[in-house]
Amino acid sequence: MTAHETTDGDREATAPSDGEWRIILNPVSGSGDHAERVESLAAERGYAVERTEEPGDAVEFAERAGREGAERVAACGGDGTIHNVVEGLGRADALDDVTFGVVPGGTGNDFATNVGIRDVEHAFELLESGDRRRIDLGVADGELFTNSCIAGLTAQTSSETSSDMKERFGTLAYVASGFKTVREFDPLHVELEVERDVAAQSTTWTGEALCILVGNARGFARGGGQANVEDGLFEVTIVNDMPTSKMLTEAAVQQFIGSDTENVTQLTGDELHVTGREGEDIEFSLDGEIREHRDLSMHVRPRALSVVVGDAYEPEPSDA
Ligand SMILES: Nc1ncnc2c1ncn2[C@@H]1O[C@H](COP(=O)(O)OP(=O)(O)OP(=O)(O)O)[C@@H](O)[C@H]1O
Repeated sequence: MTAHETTDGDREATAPSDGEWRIILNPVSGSGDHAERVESLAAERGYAVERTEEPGDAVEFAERAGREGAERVAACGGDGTIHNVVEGLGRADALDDVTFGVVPGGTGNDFATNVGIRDVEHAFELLESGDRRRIDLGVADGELFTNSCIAGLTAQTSSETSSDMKERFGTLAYVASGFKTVREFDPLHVELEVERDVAAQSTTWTGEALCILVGNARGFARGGGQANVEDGLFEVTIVNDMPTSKMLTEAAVQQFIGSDTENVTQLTGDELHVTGREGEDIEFSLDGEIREHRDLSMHVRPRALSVVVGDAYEPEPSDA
């Protein structure tokens, strides 16, 4: 545990005393114009920067940093870069020993926003003196994720989502862009079991879904935004398959995801199994990285990673 970190929910203001930061930098994420600024801010502070050169580098660099015993590792890029760095730290079995920082350099920067980090300069301030919180991580078929795991419509189209759409609609961008192509979309035929260990409850949902949205740091209900990422639970939103006429506009998307309707099922749980019913692979988006699985099991790793957060981060976001 770092000098800064708390487990009882309180924030502490003392400066971290562990080693210097190692920043794993994706120079091509977002608009690709952040790399030099980040390198110069890092140089002023004596931080090390490793630039990725190709997909896969961020996982490799983070795994190496973990194995070398680095105590402070930051990811600079978008959600995919954060995903890859956390995955690499996990592979090195270093999650318990590292403080993780985020320098936003992506398009949507959902995770950075969810932990209260506004921009590059803000991120550097926080690396020095920001609060640390232990947050939950998700695990999907052995792969770690920070923000969300999405199956269905949104996963299928997220790689096609334009930057403009992401900037305008934020967390709803995936869904909004998906709805544009909905006529060609084949609904998911799935069985989904959500378990909630605390109350020994298990709910099984079977049917045709337009998409299944599993949020760790990111919520999908009530218009999206930061979820409770310290409660050991996923927020699960299932959007039923429904006639296209019902979901043509962006306003409709907001309405469907933003409130409980007959077309939306909201559940919470710490374990979840998605099974395709037609023997076909289902596409999943893990923090924006696309994967295919026939069946997928997910579970929460509670309070698995110490993360630098900004003041806007809420340990217990209100449900309002
Ligand atoms: N140097 C590189 N060249 C090409 N691809 C890279 C490089 N470094 C990382 N990647 C790939 O970039 C992807 C991550 O992009 P990331 O999600 O961080 O940015 P983004 O899509 O612009 O932002 P956001 O997810 O916030 O919208 C990963 O799939 C990763 O493998």
